[in-house]
Amino acid sequence: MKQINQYIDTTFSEEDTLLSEVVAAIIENGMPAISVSSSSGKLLTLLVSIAGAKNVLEIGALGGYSGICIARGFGEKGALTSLELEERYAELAYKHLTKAGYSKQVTYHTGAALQSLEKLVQSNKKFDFFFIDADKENYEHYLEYCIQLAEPGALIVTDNVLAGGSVVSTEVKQKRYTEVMKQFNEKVASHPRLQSVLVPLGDGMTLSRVK
Ligand SMILES: C[S@@+](CC[C@H](N)C(=O)[O-])C[C@H]1O[C@@H](n2cnc3c(N)ncnc32)[C@H](O)[C@@H]1O
Repeated sequence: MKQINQYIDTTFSEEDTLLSEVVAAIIENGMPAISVSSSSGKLLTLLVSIAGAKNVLEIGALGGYSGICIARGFGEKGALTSLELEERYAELAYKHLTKAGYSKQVTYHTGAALQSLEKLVQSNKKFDFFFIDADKENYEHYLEYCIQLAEPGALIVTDNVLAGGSVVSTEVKQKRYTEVMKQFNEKVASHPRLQSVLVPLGDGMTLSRVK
């Protein structure tokens, strides 16, 4: 998996000064280096663009890497709402989205995503694209909220669903969230409101279309 991802990343990713700056700033600020891979970011850009999505909800902003990739997909006519637990992470992400030219198209809600999601439901907000990339233990709840907030035909992309390959084999080092992710994948695969497939790019991304 690692070798294949390295091959894809080096073959298909161009030098990107701004995204490299985001990665460097995350390290400088002592934040975890857990942004999406360059190819996963590129897939996000492509998916938002192909879907023609204009109203995107992201759960887990970190330093704004995936936020920039998403915004590049909708360009000048779109909006990103991003939920992030840590105030200072959201501030750094906003700084980077501003540098990328999207300051007026992005809104951050800080605090626990579950509370922000409940508020979005209460205010009848709807979105046509979702990116779930935060605390794995809450993925099932995030998924149900996203379905409630979805326009018909919306796309939900969920990251880290392979948990470093540990969901596939016990010979791979098990992660804290391996079992959680196995259950999540089974739930997504058989969910009556979703049509889904898992793409083994980066740490694995599930693409789900809301019926
Ligand atoms: C994997 S990182 C997100 C990476 C980002 N999507 C990217 O690729 O650039 C996960 C993020 O989720 C945030 N997070 C963790 N628990 C959360 C929660 N309960 N509510 C909202 N955000 C949370 C973390 O602070 C962290 O910034």
